[in-house]
Amino acid sequence: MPAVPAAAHDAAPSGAPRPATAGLVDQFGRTASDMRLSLTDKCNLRCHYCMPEDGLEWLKKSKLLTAGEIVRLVGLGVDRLGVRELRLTGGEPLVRADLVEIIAALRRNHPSLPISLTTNGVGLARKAQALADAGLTRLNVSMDTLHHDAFFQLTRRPFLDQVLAGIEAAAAAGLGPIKVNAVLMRGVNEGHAAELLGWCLERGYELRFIEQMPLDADHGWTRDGMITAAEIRGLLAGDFELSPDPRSRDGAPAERFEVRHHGSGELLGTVGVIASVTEPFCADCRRTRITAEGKVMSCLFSRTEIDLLELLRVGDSPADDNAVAARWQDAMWAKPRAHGMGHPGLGDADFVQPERSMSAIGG
Ligand SMILES: Nc1nc2c(ncn2[C@@H]2O[C@H](COP(=O)(O)OP(=O)(O)OP(=O)(O)O)[C@@H](O)[C@H]2O)c(=O)[nH]1
Ligand SMILES: C[S@@+](CC[C@H](N)C(=O)[O-])C[C@H]1O[C@@H](n2cnc3c(N)ncnc32)[C@H](O)[C@@H]1O
Ligand code: SF4
Ligand code: SF4
Repeated sequence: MPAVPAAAHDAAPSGAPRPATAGLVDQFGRTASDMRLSLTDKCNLRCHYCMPEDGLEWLKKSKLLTAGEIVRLVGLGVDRLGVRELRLTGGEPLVRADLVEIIAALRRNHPSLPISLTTNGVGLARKAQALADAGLTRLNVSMDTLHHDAFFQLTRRPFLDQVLAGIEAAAAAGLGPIKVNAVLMRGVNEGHAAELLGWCLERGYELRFIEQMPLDADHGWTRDGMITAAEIRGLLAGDFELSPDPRSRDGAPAERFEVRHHGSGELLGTVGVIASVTEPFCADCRRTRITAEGKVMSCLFSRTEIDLLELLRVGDSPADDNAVAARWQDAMWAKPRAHGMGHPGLGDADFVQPERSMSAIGG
């Protein structure tokens, strides 16, 4: 088996041999049990913080993991490597024509595995019931604003009504608890934060604000330009009182807060803040990522990708399963401490943005 190439800037400690344990462990004492699998790099939106206006050069179909390969990798993860939950993402997973069949096959093999989906919601209204029937556990929908003009400015597409209908259909199909993801961009939608939270609270959805990360294909991100978690909490403070959610965070990206009106004891719901840049949560990271073309990325910001697909396509004897599992484990053993580096300084002078954008990695 080839050694895992350790890129210098990925800065995981080198030399220590991987212990012969069963799971996806790394050299900083973390164990990955949350598998994030990208189903496609394609998307029907062009969000500024992710995709360029003209889109990207999409992967050829022959380079994508097939449904059978996805089922095999998830099986390896769950049955041998300690994966306990699965997130399907992309690109936009709903554009994959065999999505319902993939979920149904995964559900047949893993009756109690939590399987969730992160989607932009376009076309979801038509598919929500089929996804639920196939065995999807729950889903998260990305929606940054309730305003048509700002939605168009952010996504370069006029599909807000479709997203709203999709969220409603998902809730009706029992795919809750529904979480709504929002990225705030200065001068576009930061003034809509409190309104969006009120809308979600009224409907029982959990809103999470995500700090913009340097993963846009246009490389337009700047540390000064992004809206920080502290600012986000400030934007909400006029309308709502936030207090820490007493439940354990349990390795989740989102720090949750209980939401009340000022001076009222009544709990309205919770809001999450995903502060990858200013309040990073890498020390308790439990995630392993597989890209749409079957490469392990041990970290969202990793510049090292380890190919599993080439092994999957060599043959399918039990010995190959051993080789695939070992290569996956080797890739995770080399996981950097934080943000693709040895320290959590996104935006620091030595931070090098990955070549690939969020959509191509699998957000
Ligand atoms: N820095 C960093 N950000 C992450 C990571 N995983 C998720 N995120 C961010 O969190 C956002 C929301 O992720 P989702 O796909 O909605 O899911 P989640 O928040 O991980 O999961 P649930 O709360 O369990 O639904 C992603 O788009 C990323 O911006 C991670 O490993 N590192
Ligand atoms: C890459 S998308 C993939 C799934 C689907 N297309 C969607 O938008 O939900 C997953 C999440 O990543 C978030 N995202 C994309 N680019 C980001 C960036 N540069 N910084 C922070 N979050 C980002 C999106 O808002 C979305 O919630
Ligand atoms: S964030 Fe999601 S919806 Fe927006 S361009 Fe990226 S992949 Fe597409
Ligand atoms: S940046 Fe990397 S190490 Fe940090 S939480 Fe995300 S995937 Fe984990």
